[in-house]
Parts: sequence; C-alpha cells; structure tokens
Amino acid sequence: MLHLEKVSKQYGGSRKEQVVKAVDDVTFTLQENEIFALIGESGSGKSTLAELIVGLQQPTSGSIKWANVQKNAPVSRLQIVFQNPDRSMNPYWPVKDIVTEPLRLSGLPRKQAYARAESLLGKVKLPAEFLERYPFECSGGQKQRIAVARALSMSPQLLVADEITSALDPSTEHELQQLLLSLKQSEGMTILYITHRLETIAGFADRVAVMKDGVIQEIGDTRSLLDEPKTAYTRALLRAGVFG
Ligand SMILES: Nc1ncnc2c1ncn2[C@@H]1O[C@H](COP(=O)(O)OP(=O)(O)OP(=O)(O)O)[C@@H](O)[C@H]1O
Repeated sequence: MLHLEKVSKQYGGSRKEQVVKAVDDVTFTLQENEIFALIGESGSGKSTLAELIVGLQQPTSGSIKWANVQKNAPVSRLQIVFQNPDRSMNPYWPVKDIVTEPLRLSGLPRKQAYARAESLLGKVKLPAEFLERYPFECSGGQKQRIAVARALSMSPQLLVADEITSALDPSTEHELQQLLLSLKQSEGMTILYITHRLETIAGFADRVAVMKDGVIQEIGDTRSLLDEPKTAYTRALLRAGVFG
C-alpha cells in the first residue's frame, strides 16, 4: 500500500554540527489492512520515520510512495496520533469541536460536522455525553480515544499511532490496543503502531520491524519474530523484557 524505498533522514551537518543519521536506508512496504508495529528504543528514529511517512518532514534521500499512485497522497489518506493528546487538543474546546476539526477544516459546515460527532465517538466506544466535555474532564485513555476519533473523521487508509499508549497504565493500554484491533477490521485501515515496548505487541500487531540507530534490524510477522528472533539485538530485547 505504502512503499518506503531506501529512505534516509539526516539532521545537522553544518560546520559545527555532527551529522545524525536518524533514519538510515529504510525499505519496507505497509500492506493493506494490517497492524505494523515499529519498535525501537529512545532515539532509534521512530518518530522521525513517522514524520517522514506523514509528510511532516522530507527524506534526505529515498522515496515514500503509495502503490499504484503517481503523485503524493492527499493528506486525508494519512492521519497521525501522537503520544501526548494535550499537545494536539485545544483545551478550551469541547470534544465535539475537537473531533470534528478536520471535517470543518476540509470545508464541512459546522452543523453537518456536529451531526457526525456522535458516531465518531461511537467508533471509539465513548458515549455521546462526552461531546460536551472539555479535555480536562477526560482521562488520558479517553483523550487518546478522542484523538483517534478525530483521525477517523477523515476515513484514513493509514493511521500512524506514535507511542499513543506509552503514557497509559497497562490495562488502559490494552483496551486501546483492542480498540485499534477492532478499528482495523471495521474501518479496513492500516495502522503503523510505534512503540518502545516490544512486550506489548504479541496478539496485537500482524508484523513488526525492530529499529536501532535509524536502521531496521529485523522485520517479520510478529509471532515468528517473537518466537525465533534472528538478530542478537532482538534476542537481547526479548531477554530484557523491556527496553532500557
Ligand atoms: N530536529 C532534529 N534535529 C537534530 N536531530 C534530531 C532532530 N530530531 C531528532 N533528532 C535526532 O535523531 C535521532 C532520532 O530521533 P527520533 O526522535 O526520531 O527517535 P525516537 O526513536 O522517536 O525516540 P523517542 O522514542 O525518544 O521519541 C536522535 O538521535 C535525535 O536526537
């Protein structure tokens, strides 16, 4: 569906700065209707890769292309949800304005946008009473559901979830993962799920790529990668149980 070919991103490189190869020669293809987990410890280049995929940054070299599409994808095909919902939500807006913001930005009149708000919340299993709430009246997990609902308003083919469960407690994280799993089926979308916690993806992600220092170390279906890791790095991560 979306193919990355030898994608690299360097930062710095002016006289005094050292060059940082945040993403180094990354090639893989995201398939239709899969959850693809990108795992890496802090600084491995995961967020940079996510930003390249959604077009917030341009690669230094390489290409990112939709299969069978010549020009760049329209923004609505891709939506990204970040780790910290407070940074992407206006604290003075009620939830009905937050979830419908992309619809209104794309030109839908407010009344028609509001008419879709309740069903968007329904998709993330939040009751309609949340429409009139403000972000400070919602828990962290509920705010992430609201952020997912806002992304769903654009019917994305690809949802990039950048550490969206990392700040949540384990049971809330599990609930949000279950929600993503059901949305993959009901919405027929692909989810790029970025995390530093390898131990959270069993039974959730279809495939996984392990990234270190900007380089993909290993890629494969989740069960085989967890059962028979091919690289010493992945084995060490599994032995450690968590990233350091
Ligand atoms: N704008 C920037 N300018 C210079 N270096 C950067 C910039 N953004 C990221 N880097 C560097 O690129 C590397 C990868 O960073 P990135 O944020 O992509 O990693 P990450 O895996 O998402 O880490 P984390 O999980 O801590 O967010 C790091 O060495 C980081 O210091």
